[in-house]
Amino acid sequence: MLCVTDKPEEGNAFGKATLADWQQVHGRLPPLLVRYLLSADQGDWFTRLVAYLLWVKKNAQGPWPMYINMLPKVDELTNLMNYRPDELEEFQSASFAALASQERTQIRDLHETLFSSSSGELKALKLADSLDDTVWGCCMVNSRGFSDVVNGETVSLLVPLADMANHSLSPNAAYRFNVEQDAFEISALQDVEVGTEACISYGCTGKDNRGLMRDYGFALPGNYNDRIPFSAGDDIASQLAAKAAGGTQGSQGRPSLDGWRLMATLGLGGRPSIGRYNLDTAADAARGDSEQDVAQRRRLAAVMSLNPFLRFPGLPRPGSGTAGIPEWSQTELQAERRSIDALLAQCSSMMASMPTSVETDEQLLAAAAAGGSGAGPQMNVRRQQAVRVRLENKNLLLAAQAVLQQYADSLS
Ligand SMILES: C[S@@+](CC[C@H](N)C(=O)[O-])C[C@H]1O[C@@H](n2cnc3c(N)ncnc32)[C@H](O)[C@@H]1O
Repeated sequence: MLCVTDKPEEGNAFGKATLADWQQVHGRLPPLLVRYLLSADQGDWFTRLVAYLLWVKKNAQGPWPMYINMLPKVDELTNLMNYRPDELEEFQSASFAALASQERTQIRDLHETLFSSSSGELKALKLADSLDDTVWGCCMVNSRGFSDVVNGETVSLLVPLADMANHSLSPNAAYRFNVEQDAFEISALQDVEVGTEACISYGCTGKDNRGLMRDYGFALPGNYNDRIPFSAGDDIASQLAAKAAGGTQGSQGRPSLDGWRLMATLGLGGRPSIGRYNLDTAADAARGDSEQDVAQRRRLAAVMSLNPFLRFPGLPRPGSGTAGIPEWSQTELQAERRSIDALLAQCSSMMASMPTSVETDEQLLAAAAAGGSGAGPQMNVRRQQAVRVRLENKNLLLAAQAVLQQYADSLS
C-alpha cells in the first residue's frame, strides 16, 4: 500500500518508519520524493499521496504495474475535474458546470506549480508530462484513497484491491487499519450471500450529488442531501422578472407554507429544531437500493428543499397530524395557495430550463447501456454520467411538484 500521514516526522507509527519499510520491499525512492513525502509543511496529505502514486505509476516494479493497469484510465474518469467544456453542457445545470470549471482551474494550477515535468516544483521527478497525468493522479487519490485515524495519527492510504469496494448507503462491509495485525482490513458487517457485492461506506453520507461528482464521479439516485435551489423571490433578479411578468411575485413576496400542516398532510413526523425541519430519521429508514427507498429519499429531499419557506406557528406543537391545527380564514387559505402556486411555478420553470425531457434522458441512457447507436457517437462515459445526474435533478423536481400538489389538494 501507499501511505502518508499528517505527522510524518520520526517517532510516529506511520511516518519515516513506514516509508523505510516500503523502500526495503519495493526499492529506493528518489531523495526529493522522500523529502516531499516526509515534510508535513510542504503540501497536504492529498498532494503527497498524488506525488507518491504518480512516481509509482512511472517507476515502481513488482506488483505495482499490474495494479496501475487495473486502475481506470483518464478517459474513463467521470470526476467533475475531468469534464471538458462541451461535455459540461450535458449536466443542464449552471451549478455543476461552475463547480467543474472551478475544479479544472485548481487542478491546472496544481499541475503547473507542483507536478508538471516541465515547470512544477517537483519537475525533477518527471511525475506528470501532461495535465491529464495530474488529473488522473488526483482523481485516483480522491476516489480511491482511504483515511483512518490510528493512535491519534491521521493516515491516508491507497490500498490495491481493497479500493475495488463501491460505496453504499447501507454497506454490508467496513474498512479499518488493524494496528495489532499491521494490516488493512475489510470485514463483513453481516452475513453476505455468495454473489452479493461487498460495499463499504465512503464516509460521504452528508454529500449531495455535486460533492459526489466532484470527489468520486458518481451520483446517488435519491440523494437525500440534494436541494432544489428555490428562490425566495426577494433577490433583485426575481423582483425584476416578476415586475416584467406583471408584478405578481413581487406583490406577493416570499413564499411561506405552514410547516405543521404540510408535514401532517405528507404523513411526516419530526419537529423543527433551530428553525430547520429535519427528516434525517425518515431518510435513515430509507437507505436501500429499492425503487421505493429511492423515491422516498427524493421526496424527503424535496421537502427539505422547502425548509426556507416553512413556518411553524405556535411552536412547539406535538406532531399529532392535522388534529389541533386551527381552521383557516379564506384570506389565510388564499395566501397559502398563492405560495404553493409560486413554488410550483418555480419547479416548472426550472424543469423548462433543461432542454431534454425525463423520457429523452431515459432513452439516451437505455441506448447507451444497450451499446446501440441511439445514444449517438458522442455519448462517452462522462456524457452518460452527466445525463444520469440531470435525470436525477429532474426526478427531484418531479418529487417536489408531487409534494406541493398533494398539499394543494389537501387544502381544497
Ligand atoms: C474506490 S473505486 C471503487 C471500485 C470501482 N468500481 C473500481 O474498481 O474502479 C471508486 C469508484 O467506483 C465508482 N463507484 C463507487 N461506488 C459507487 C456507487 N455507489 N455508484 C456508482 N459508482 C460507484 C465510482 O466511479 C468511484 O469513483
